[in-house]
Amino acid sequence: MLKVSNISYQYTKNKPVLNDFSFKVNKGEHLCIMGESGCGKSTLLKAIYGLFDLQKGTIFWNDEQITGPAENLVPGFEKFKYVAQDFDLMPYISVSENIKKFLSRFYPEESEARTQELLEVIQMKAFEHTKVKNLSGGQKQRVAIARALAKEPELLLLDEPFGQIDNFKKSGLRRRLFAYLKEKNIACIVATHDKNDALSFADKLIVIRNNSILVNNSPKSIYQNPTSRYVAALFDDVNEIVIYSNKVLLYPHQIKLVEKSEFRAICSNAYFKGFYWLIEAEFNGQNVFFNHTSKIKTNEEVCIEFVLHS
Ligand SMILES: Nc1ncnc2c1ncn2[C@@H]1O[C@H](COP(=O)(O)OP(=O)(O)OP(=O)(O)O)[C@@H](O)[C@H]1O
Repeated sequence: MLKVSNISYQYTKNKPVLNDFSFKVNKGEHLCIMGESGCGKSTLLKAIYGLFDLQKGTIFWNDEQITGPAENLVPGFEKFKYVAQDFDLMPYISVSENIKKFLSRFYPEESEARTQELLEVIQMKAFEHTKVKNLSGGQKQRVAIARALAKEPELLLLDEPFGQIDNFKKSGLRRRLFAYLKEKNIACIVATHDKNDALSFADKLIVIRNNSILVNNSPKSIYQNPTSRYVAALFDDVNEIVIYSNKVLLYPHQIKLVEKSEFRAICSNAYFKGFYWLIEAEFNGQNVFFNHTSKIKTNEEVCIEFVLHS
């Protein structure tokens, strides 16, 4: 189990980036870290990997303490793997040689079988002999993930792992990778801006704001009961509106068009979203967004009702 206890870190004096963070990650568990750009997600991953000397607090993996560069000649805890945003691959050797770099040269058959298995996970078999310098950003990102898995880590730290990968490949890769990690019981911490990483694949979600942990719970519970507009906005457009003197947070799909209602809205804009339209409207002097199956004309008055999550 990973046990992070009251850690604090700052790059420069009096500018804390991580302020008293505490949480746990069990073996094989998947945790997502979300929050606005610059809130400290990458810093947290680096701290867990052992790249910093913390100003306060401790990090343990089971009964081993993870310490920073002051106590380690080569920083980076050996049972973890960290895939940074800049990948850090070797450009002048091939994709499969990059993956094999961390595997034993004394067992060439096992090493080859493992490389083939990982090429399958990242769907890069066709590029196994291509030099990394000739790959696209998204392809390099996939190789970096495979290389991190070559010598099976106990905990994988991924920083925006699918940021450079196109939507077409992203969904399949995400499903294969997270299924693979679960199958091998590898714990994983993913820093991400993409709600899909959290909603469909994480066991837990931590949201960071103003250098502190704002919430730590299951993604479903955080999504359905967002504690603030900041949290809800990580998932979708959000309406913060007053109904019967109560302020509520509603996603666009929680406002429905109905035949009759005491609530009326005047439509001002419609945005095509593929299989639905996002409608912007004015309701009691407040701007609201809701989804509808067809376009609604500007200035048309409609009846709406609100659907709360159960
Ligand atoms: N090497 C560094 N020296 C000084 N300040 C840094 C350094 N690296 C990051 N910071 C600062 O620390 C804060 C947190 O940065 P970090 O990269 O952890 O954020 P993030 O949440 O991962 O952002 P993003 O989502 O944009 O990747 C930012 O204010 C950043 O400017």
